[in-house]
Amino acid sequence: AMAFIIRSALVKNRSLWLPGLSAVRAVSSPGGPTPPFTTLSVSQPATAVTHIELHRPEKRNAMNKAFWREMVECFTQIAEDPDCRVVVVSGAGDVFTAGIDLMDMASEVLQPEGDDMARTSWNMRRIIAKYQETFSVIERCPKPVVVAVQGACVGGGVDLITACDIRLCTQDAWFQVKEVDIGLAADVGTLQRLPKVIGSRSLVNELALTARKMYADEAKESGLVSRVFPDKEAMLAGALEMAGEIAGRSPVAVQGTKVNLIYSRDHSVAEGLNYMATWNMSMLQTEDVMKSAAASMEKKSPKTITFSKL
Ligand SMILES: CC/C=C\C=C\CC(=O)SCCNC(=O)CCNC(=O)[C@H](O)C(C)(C)COP(=O)(O)OP(=O)(O)OC[C@H]1O[C@@H](n2cnc3c(N)ncnc32)[C@H](O)[C@@H]1OP(=O)(O)O
Repeated sequence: AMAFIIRSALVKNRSLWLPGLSAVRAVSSPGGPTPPFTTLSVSQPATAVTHIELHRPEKRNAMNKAFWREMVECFTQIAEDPDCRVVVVSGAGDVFTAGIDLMDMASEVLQPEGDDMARTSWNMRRIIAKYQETFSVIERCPKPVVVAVQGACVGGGVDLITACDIRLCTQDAWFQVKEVDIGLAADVGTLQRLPKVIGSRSLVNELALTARKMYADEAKESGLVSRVFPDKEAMLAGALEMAGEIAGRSPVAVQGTKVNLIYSRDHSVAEGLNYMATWNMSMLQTEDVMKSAAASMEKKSPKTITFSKL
């Protein structure tokens, strides 16, 4: 069904999927990952919308070494791609992700190299920082990222989704901060970001300390996700519709909103206001304000406006 939705959108936007310059603008290969990626299928299902699908369904989209590297490469390209204004992330198959690839993990994470403890620790620190970067690039990307979760979202999956801007899930979704079960404290974002996503500190602590599963209804009630869909097909349609709403608006306004929301999350109100004033002293001079205001006066949707690329 997803392939059908994407194919229909591509037919409508034929000019967008003619061979592009970068991998992120390539059409999703129906059979699997989009070269040069080996774990991600990347496509442009609608104007200015990039869809990234975690694509190792036979291994439940477990995050192997290539994945940790490819996400950074992919988001680095997307951040600079003026033809992308919003990103949808989803997982191929019935499961969003099984988290870190436990078979792949042993070689790097559990056996850092070094001649003595200091050097081994220093190398370990670099490895952890590299893994953290895989999800920090999502947060740093100025384009909003909508993530759509079906089935299991385990361990590294929670790290990933908490770095995204909007979280959607299916009724069969479940979330698990699994790390304590495999003997480690979650170290690539969950412990830092989940408390800022979910209001209840007690719930965060409970989830992280017990590794219990949280199902869709509780995820909605707690604020981890904003919408729950009956199934994956409905969720992906909803994610693409939402992405279309975002992509149709001024990229100056949208990207400024994402950047300032994240800045404000991590700073005092006074600091956030100061940052905002500095941001908008230049960004308010955009032609997008006049165009959008005029459309609003004429009771037209901002989606009827053609905004310059950013
Ligand atoms: C620096 C550190 C950075 C990050 C750290 C992150 C920590 C974590 O992510 S902790 C979480 C680790 N993940 C797990 O413990 C989950 C393990 N998997 C499962 O519980 C289940 O697979 C499932 C996700 C609930 C899905 O169940 P099901 O649909 O029944 O599939 P399976 O038959 O179990 O698996 C199918 C196939 O996938 C392989 N696989 C599944 N998970 C992983 C994994 N995490 N790593 C590697 N491979 C995985 C499984 O072995 C099967 O492979 P076959 O070849 O078909 O046997």
